[in-house]
Amino acid sequence: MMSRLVLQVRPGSVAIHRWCLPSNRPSKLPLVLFSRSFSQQRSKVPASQVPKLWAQAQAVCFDVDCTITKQDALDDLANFLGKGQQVQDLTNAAMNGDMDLAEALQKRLDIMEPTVDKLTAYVQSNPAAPRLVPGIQSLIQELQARNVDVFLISGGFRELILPVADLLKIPRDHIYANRFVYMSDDARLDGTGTTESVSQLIRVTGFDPSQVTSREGGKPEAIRQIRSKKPLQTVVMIGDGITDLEAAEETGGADLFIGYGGVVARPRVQENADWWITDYQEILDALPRFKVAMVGSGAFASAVLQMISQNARDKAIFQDIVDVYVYEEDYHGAKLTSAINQQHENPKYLPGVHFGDNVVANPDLESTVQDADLIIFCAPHQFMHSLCKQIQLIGVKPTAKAISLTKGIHISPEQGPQLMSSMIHRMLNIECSVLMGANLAGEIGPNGLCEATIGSRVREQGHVFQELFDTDYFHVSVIPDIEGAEMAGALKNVVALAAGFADGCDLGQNAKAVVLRQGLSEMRQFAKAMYPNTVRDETFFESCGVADLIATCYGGRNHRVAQEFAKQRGRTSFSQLETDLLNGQKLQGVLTSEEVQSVLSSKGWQNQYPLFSTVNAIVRGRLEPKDISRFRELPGLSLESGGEEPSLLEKTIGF
Ligand SMILES: NC(=O)c1ccc[n+]([C@@H]2O[C@H](COP(=O)([O-])OP(=O)(O)OC[C@H]3O[C@@H](n4cnc5c(N)ncnc54)[C@H](O)[C@@H]3O)[C@@H](O)[C@H]2O)c1
Ligand SMILES: O=P(O)(O)OC[C@H](O)CO
Repeated sequence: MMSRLVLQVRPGSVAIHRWCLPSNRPSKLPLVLFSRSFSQQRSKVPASQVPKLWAQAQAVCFDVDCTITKQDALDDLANFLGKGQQVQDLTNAAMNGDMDLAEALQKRLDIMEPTVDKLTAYVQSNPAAPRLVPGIQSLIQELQARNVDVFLISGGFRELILPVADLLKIPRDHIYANRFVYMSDDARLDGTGTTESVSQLIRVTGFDPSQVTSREGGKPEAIRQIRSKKPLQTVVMIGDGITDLEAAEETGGADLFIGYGGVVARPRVQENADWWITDYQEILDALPRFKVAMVGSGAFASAVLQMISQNARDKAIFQDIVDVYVYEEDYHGAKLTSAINQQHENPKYLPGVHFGDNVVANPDLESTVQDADLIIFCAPHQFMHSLCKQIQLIGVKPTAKAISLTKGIHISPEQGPQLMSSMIHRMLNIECSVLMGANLAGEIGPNGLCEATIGSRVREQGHVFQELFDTDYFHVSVIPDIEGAEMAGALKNVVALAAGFADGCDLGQNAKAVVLRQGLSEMRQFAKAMYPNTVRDETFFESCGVADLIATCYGGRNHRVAQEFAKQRGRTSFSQLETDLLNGQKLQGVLTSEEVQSVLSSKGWQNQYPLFSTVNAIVRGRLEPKDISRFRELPGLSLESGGEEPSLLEKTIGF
């Protein structure tokens, strides 16, 4: 039966006037309700702290009516129903704090008593977009881009708010609002022969009193609930009414109240607001803009500057100028930095690929990094330790965030093997994410299709970097498995050497596929052995895993040089080939092979990683490139004796 499906609760209203303290106040109501009076000045946040709190907001809660939308939706609905004036007077009384909220709500519903079909007609004839106040959409987009959580806390009704929330991409579980209570006209529903539709026979009779927003103190209570789900250091409330101001009055409520008077300016709210605005542009302009700096200027660094320079210019979350530390060198009789700044491309490492003129090449590391909020590391991994040491002496902002695009492992006698992200974190004391993926530098650009994976322990940080890199031709996803992503990025360079040996020896596609499959398997095994608690299998199906392996083994420099090495039957050195073939670009795979092997030797794991160990034996000249096809014969292959001397790395690392 229809009447069973609808809630038949009619809430009694608790009539309490906050401003006149009754001597016979009901004991179950919290004392705090009666202990405040906005007739006195509330103790505001000191003016000097206001912009700071706004800049560091982790959550911003908006009232809806007259704050996000131009009208009060209930008033608007009343107009639609032909009962405008009576309802509006009650709304104003409640918003000015002159009437109890629950009482005002019930009285307004009593006047309107809308049926479901009228409600539906109202919502359908009032689309959300024209209802928005100027500037609100940009402000909310900017907050979301900064990973600030946006909530709606409204004394209005959920049914009327949902279209607005959807338009603003505010998740439905971020809405705290009232809910209608409906009642069916049983007599007419049960009768026979009625021509009325069901939606005409169900009407709103009240509101659900269990929603916090239906009662006094509901907005601070909503914020306390938000805080209980996620620790938030700074929460800001924005609104036009007394109930919004109240949200910043109670313990556990908002830390800052911004009064919005763009639609209705209520004197008491204006007087007591920490910050009073009538135009959202004012607080939009006051949002922090991240200063971006990059350390490194090789081929990949130059490729990603295309996306970074575009996003820095287009997105208000970033400052326009991107500073890039360039390891200075002569370029055709001039300085490379000057050439980059004149041509807006790196003519030595990635000629022909333009980035924006908002990129400034700088040979001075100190002035590049010292004021940066976001630091991108993209130097070959052999230089990273020394760069970090220099930056350690300079110092970076304690609030700076880093991301490493460098693929490789650092081995130190004191720390053992370390990923670049942990080295940066340890040396500079800042959180470091990684960006890894199938990203051959020369193919990245507006006409290409490319994906990358950001690994980030801190979700918000990962998303800010996603904003910096993501474009319509470079798709970035964020995962929490930073170690898995970074390990995959470093280790695939070793497998690419194996693939290059196979191709250089014309072993054929089947054999190459064997090498790739075994390589992927050892990559995952090694990553999990090193970081058993964090590395996830699924990471190897991301761009940073199998996709990067394929791209590098078919089109990368490691593959190309290893292929040439094999063609020359190992009668040359990798450093010679690097010089001959790469015009100053640096190989990562050979050194990574040495680094990985030092770990395998120290742990006695060589035989569990037959492909890695065979690659290393070829790199050291103990086996020939064609022996890559015999990796399964390990441990029968003699890897540990004969051939070249142990590497410097092997001699110096005291595992
Ligand atoms: N090139 C690619 O396609 C690609 C793609 C993804 C990731 N990566 C990774 O990005 C990282 C950087 O590679 P890249 O391709 O941008 O560089 P690169 O190999 O093209 O260029 C070498 C860079 O090293 C610099 N350099 C030389 N000597 C130096 C020194 N003593 N100190 C500091 N810097 C010095 C050079 O100025 C140059 O910028 C590597 O870890 C690489 O694996 C590269
Ligand atoms: O050219 P490589 O071999 O250094 O590899 C380039 C990138 O890592 C591919 O994603």
